[in-house]
Amino acid sequence: MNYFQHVRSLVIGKYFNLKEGRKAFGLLKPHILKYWREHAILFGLLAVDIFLTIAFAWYYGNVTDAAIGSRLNQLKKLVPIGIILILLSISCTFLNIVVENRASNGVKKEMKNYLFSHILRLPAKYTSTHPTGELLSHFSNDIHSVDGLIGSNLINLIRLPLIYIVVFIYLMQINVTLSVISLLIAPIALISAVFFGMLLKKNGRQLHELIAAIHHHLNESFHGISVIRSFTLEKKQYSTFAEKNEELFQLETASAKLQGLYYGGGQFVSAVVYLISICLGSYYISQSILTVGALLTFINLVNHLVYPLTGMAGQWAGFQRSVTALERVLKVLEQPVESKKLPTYDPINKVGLSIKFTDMTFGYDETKLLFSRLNLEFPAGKKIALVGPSGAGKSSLFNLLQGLYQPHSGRIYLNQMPIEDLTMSALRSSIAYVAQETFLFAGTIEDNLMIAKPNISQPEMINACKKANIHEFIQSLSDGYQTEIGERGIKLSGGQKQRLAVARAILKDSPILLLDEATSALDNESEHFVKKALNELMEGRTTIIIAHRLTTVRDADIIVVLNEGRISGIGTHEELIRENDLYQRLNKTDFELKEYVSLSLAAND
Ligand SMILES: Nc1ncnc2c1ncn2[C@@H]1O[C@H](COP(=O)(O)OP(=O)(O)OP(=O)(O)O)[C@@H](O)[C@H]1O
Repeated sequence: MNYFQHVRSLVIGKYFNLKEGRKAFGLLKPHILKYWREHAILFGLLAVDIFLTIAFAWYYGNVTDAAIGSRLNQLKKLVPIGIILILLSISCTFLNIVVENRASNGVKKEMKNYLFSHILRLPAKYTSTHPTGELLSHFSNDIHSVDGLIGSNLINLIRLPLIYIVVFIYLMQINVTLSVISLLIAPIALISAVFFGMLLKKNGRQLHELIAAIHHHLNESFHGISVIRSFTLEKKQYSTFAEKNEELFQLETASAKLQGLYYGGGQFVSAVVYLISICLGSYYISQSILTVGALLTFINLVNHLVYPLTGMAGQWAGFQRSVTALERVLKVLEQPVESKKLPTYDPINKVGLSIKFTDMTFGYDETKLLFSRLNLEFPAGKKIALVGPSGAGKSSLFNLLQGLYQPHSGRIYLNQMPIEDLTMSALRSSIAYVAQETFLFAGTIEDNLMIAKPNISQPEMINACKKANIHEFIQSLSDGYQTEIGERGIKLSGGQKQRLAVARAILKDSPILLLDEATSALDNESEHFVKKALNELMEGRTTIIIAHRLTTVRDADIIVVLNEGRISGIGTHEELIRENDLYQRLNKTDFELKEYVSLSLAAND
């Protein structure tokens, strides 16, 4: 490859990379097709627009020539034509604005729905490693930047070259020399278009990445506002935000300068063509080669030879920006999803109750295994406790059982059925999970209970709350079940939130119950209530509890002692206390901790 070919392949490869454009269009195509009517109307309006461009130029020329030639009759005929042209133009503008908005907002709406549905089905591995702020920025920024590829901008990719060709043919009829001269601007406009596109593409990519980083920073700051306050991090958080914001401002200014330069350049080219046309045209009038009206028509139309070229550059730049934004969305959409359909509550296909792990090997990192050929079996209807030091793999077993992560090898069975053969709906409907930290949605208490499953009746809800020892508290509130609990249930105490979570699990009525024991964070009274609620919940289900304090699970049917992903012992409390060193140590620490807490409390009294 010679030097010229090398440079050409570099420029074409980098800045005319149609593969990226094709990929972006591939993603948008089904959504654009959904709004095909709007795009077809825009396409129809394009023909009217081209007609109006030529008609108005023709009209000005004819009116001028009729006036100069004192042809009153012709002028009288031209007045209604002018009115019709104006009315047509106004109607087109109105229709264009409405249809253009429907087309582009419709495509964006579809894209957002599609992306959200995709994210909801992504594996936990992806969502846990990608900041929420970044995911949010796909909706608030990236999808909003696809304008360059849809609606009028999409139609413009056809409209502008078409206007250019039609106008050029028409001008050739008026004066060949003037038309050929005006053609000379094409290379200048095209070269500047390429450079403009190049610079804006780079700038666009940086802009999208920076906006995502700002969203991430804001999201983290709002979620961690209490930590920020307690560690007096306000100034630090503010400075980081202000720095990023300044960077964004500088990038936007650079982008504005680029656009200013480009459009200024375009205006300069137009002015040159305009001046040449006027000077040469005036000379032709003096030589009786052109009429005044013909020159007016020419000057009116000559601009339509410049703006399609500069406009194409603008379209190209917009196209590039949209492609860079869509590239970011595509990265998410290319991630394989866990299920074809959005999972829903599936009461018919619920399966329980026995659980079996056979030869299961798993690690979050391919190179570092957490479980190696793990074998475990839990009979139906039993209360099983998982104990072990921090990092032993207790929560990871929950993650695997709920299908949030897949084992590298081996299998997990629910009632002899491998969980990979179950739909996500069946699997997740079979398991109720009460986490250590309860997540509640903003809304009323009732809203948060009703999500447990569809069609819950009022008596059913109240009954579950009674069993969860939270009904009396709810009744004591002035709005009862209609009480707004604030974002993440901020207006409720830890114990109240947990009892609501228990009521929600009772309502879900799943055969398997996973409890991440949370009572350690509660005071004695709350703990008593939560425990009573949990005992009610465990009735008739296979329950696995992650026990952070051994005292709470002494009565479990089976206790599994985990250590660094391996089973160190299985048995009842009495058996393990006799035979298992690790369990003895855990029990001792637990006892000492309990002693320490009660001594501290006594000292404080
Ligand atoms: N999402 C994750 N990505 C990568 N590694 C993880 C993830 N979750 C847990 N781990 C790692 O897996 C190991 C087991 O963690 P796991 O949370 O299962 O332990 P645990 O027994 O529940 O601990 P704890 O009692 O402290 O909650 C740890 O080394 C942890 O760092």
